[in-house]
Amino acid sequence: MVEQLNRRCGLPERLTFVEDPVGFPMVQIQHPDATARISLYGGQVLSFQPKSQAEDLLFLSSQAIFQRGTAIRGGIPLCWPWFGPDPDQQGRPSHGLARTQFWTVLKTDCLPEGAIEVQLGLTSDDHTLEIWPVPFQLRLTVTLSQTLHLSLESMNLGDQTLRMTQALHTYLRIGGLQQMRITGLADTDYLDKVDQYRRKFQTGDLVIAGEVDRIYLTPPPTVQIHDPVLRRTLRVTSSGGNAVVVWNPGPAGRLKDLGSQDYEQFVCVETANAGGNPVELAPREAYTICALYQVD
Ligand SMILES: O=P(O)(O)OC[C@H]1O[C@H](O)[C@H](O)[C@@H](O)[C@@H]1O
Repeated sequence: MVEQLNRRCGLPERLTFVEDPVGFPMVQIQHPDATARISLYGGQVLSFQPKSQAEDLLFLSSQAIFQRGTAIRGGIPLCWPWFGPDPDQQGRPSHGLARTQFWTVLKTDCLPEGAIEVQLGLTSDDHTLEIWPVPFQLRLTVTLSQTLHLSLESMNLGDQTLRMTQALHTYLRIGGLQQMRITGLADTDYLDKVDQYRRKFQTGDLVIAGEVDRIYLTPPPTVQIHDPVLRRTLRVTSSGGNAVVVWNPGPAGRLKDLGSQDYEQFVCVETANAGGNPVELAPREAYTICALYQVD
C-alpha cells in the first residue's frame, strides 16, 4: 500500500509514506525547517519538530496503543462528530469516530513559498453510517514549514441538518507541568468538567496543579504556553471554534496508555466547538475549524 502511495503522492526528498511498527501507513515529512509525521489512522499528526527545537512540539505517549478501534494517545487526535462522551448516550466511542478510521490521501504538494501541504479525507461509508447515520465528508489540510497549520473542513452530504461538536485535541509537549503557565485565557468563562460542569471565571494566568479539564467559552484567538524548562513559548491560534479545551489528567488520572509520570510532559490545548453549542450544517454546507501552532 505505501508503495502505491509513494508513487501517487510522494514528493522527492520531502515526503514519503512509510509503515509504522504495526503496519499503519504514515506520512513522513522532511522540510528544510521542520520534520513531521502524520498517521493515516485517525488522520492524526503525531509529530512536528521545527529544526530550531531540541524537542517535538507534540507529545506522543510511549505507551500509546496502535490498534484498530483504539485512539492513539498523543499528537493531534481529531474529535468528530462529537467532543467528549456519546451525546445520545448509546455507548458509542468517546470523541466520535474520526480518530479511529483510516483516512485517504487526497493530495500532497510543495507550495510556492516552500511549505508542504498534505490533504487527507474521510467520507462516510457503511461502517461510519452504522455508528452515526449521517453522510459527511471531512477534509484535513496540514500545512507545515517552521509552523504547523491544521484546517478541518466538514461537509454535510445528507439531506438533513448535520449537528456536530469537534476538537483538534492537541497534546503539546512541555518540560514540566508545574512550571508551565498558560496566558490568553484570563477574564474568560469556562465550564469546569471536574466540578460538574460548573461555570467559572478565569482570573489571571492558568497554572496547573492537578487534574484540569475545562471548556473555555469564546476565548480570544491566541493562547500561549510558557515553558521555562524547554525555554520556549508555544502559541496556538484558533479560528472557527467557539471554545478552547484545556486538559491534563494529573497524577491520579491512571490511563493505561500513559506512563505514570507522563502527565508532567504535556498539556492539551484544544481548538473546539464544544460546551453545548453544536455547529449546524444545512445539506451541502461546509464548515472549517483551524489551528496554527508556532514556537517562540
Ligand atoms: O481518553 P480520551 O477519550 O482520549 O479523552 C481524553 C480527554 O479529552 C478531553 O480533553 C476531555 O475534555 C477530557 O474529559 C478527556 O478525558
